[in-house]
Amino acid sequence: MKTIAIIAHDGKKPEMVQFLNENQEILHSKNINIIATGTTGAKTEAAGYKVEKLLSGPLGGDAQIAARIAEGLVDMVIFFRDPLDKHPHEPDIFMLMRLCDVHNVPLATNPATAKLLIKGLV
Ligand SMILES: O=C(CO)COP(=O)(O)O
Repeated sequence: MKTIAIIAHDGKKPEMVQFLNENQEILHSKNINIIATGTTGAKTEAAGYKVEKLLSGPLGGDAQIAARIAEGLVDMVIFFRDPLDKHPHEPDIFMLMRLCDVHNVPLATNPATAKLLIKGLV
């Protein structure tokens, strides 16, 4: 069982939904457990996935996922960040990305990279 964390900033949520729709075969066919920040999780659920929803990002969702990464409970992170917007919880976002590097967890921050990464699951 592989756990994938899915996160998208508001400006990138449509791209995340598109990514989930385009990659259903891989993401549904594998033994994959999906966790997500609150609003991203709700959209992931609406796209037909079973998902564990954590808090919304600005309320601590990124920090919750970061903690799971630190505990060795996450195998891959797909985080469509919006580089053109400001985020009040930027420290949490950097913490999450830093912990991916600390613990050598694959991190995709855009659809092109995410597409390549999930091919590694096949
Ligand atoms: O803010 C986020 C990531 O930093 C995402 O949070 P939501 O999925 O709750 O919108």
